[in-house]
Amino acid sequence: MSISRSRVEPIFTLIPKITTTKHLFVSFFFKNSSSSTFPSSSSLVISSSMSYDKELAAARKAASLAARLCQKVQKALVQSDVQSKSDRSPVTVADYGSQALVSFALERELSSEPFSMVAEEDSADLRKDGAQEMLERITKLVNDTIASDGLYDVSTLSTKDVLTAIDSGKSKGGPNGRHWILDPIDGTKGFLRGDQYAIALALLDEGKVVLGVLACPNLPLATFGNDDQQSSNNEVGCLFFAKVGAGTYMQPLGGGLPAKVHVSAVENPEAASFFESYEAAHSLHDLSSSIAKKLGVKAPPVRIDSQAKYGALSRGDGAIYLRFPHKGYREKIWDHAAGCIIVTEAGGLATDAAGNPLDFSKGKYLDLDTGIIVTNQKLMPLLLKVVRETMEEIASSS
Ligand SMILES: Nc1ncnc2c1ncn2[C@@H]1O[C@H](COP(=O)(O)O)[C@@H](O)[C@H]1OP(=O)(O)O
Ligand SMILES: [Mg+2]
Ligand SMILES: [Mg+2]
Ligand SMILES: [Mg+2]
Repeated sequence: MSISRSRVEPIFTLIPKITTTKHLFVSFFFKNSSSSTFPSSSSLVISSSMSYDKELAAARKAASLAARLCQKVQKALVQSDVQSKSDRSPVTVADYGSQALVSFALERELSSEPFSMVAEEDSADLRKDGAQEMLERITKLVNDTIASDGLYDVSTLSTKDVLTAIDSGKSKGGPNGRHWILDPIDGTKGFLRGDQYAIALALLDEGKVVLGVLACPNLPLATFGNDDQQSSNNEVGCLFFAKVGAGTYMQPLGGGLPAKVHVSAVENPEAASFFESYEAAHSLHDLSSSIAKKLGVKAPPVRIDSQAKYGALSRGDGAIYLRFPHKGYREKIWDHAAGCIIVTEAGGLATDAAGNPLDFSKGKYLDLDTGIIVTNQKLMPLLLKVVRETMEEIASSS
């Protein structure tokens, strides 16, 4: 199996570009600077007593609803739809609208359960002077999406209801109890570019991720990058979902039957292809390249935004995902929780650079060694060895 640039480029060309946002993006909004499943034993203890069926159904509904709002906004984004956060990262009406909708749908579907959610956005900037127009736009988007869906018979939400829904994502998470983990738009920069993004939702129970859903509205349904699996299907929009001990499934976001997916079974690194961030500011591309070179990976990296990388990897489109953030950047749980269970339930592994499993029980940050490595079980030992060697070389040369 191999992959080449020409083979993967359709993933980007398939998606209409948004010329207005390109201008926006440049002007204002850059940041500062076939496998079996192996759930962990502790996960098995949880899954033997819990089915999480109701929670998974609610999560799929919530993420699909949020995806509908995001698609609508991405098609017609205007400058006033975007704000810059205190860290100068972009946030759009769709990030807020998606978070409000997920929170609304989960609380509605699971009204008998206590609700706790750790989510990326909060309403502080929307409560400031001058944000009223944006808040009204978000409220309209949320109400229109709920009405068009027809699932919920509710009276129109007020701006206050929307602020409250956004702020129900303020939980701190941790090792006890249940907490939803949400990134309402993962890959906002990709979203603004008209490229890949994901709505990423997971459930943490007693410190373990027990289910995850990834809605990837722009990801092609057909697998890409595999020479032997070309398809004429140009449709986009994938919903990945996984539950502990039950495998990973993908279905068309627009409706259709779910199919079980598996990570690539490739053992020879020369035949593997790897994913990395589109944004060089999010991951050290040079470091990934050195590692890939040492491994003998032949194909150039496939650069896509967001946790769509985890989804693509879970169905075998590529075999390795390397992420080495710049020094000082702290990874958040909402950027990896859903993707991680989607890959592990599809037979893959996700660890930090030292080979430790990712620990989502420490609050909003992931406490990890150097970077994140995702691959299948066969390639992981070699990959960890090469990562370690490369790190040692860098340390001894500096
Ligand atoms: N400086 C950074 N380094 C690494 N990741 C970042 C940085 N800034 C934002 N991110 C987050 O990385 C994720 C996208 O990574 P990528 O697409 O490169 O894999 C997003 O979750 C994005 O946040 P956000 O959810 O706000 O888009
Ligand atoms: Mg963000
Ligand atoms: Mg994110
Ligand atoms: Mg986000």
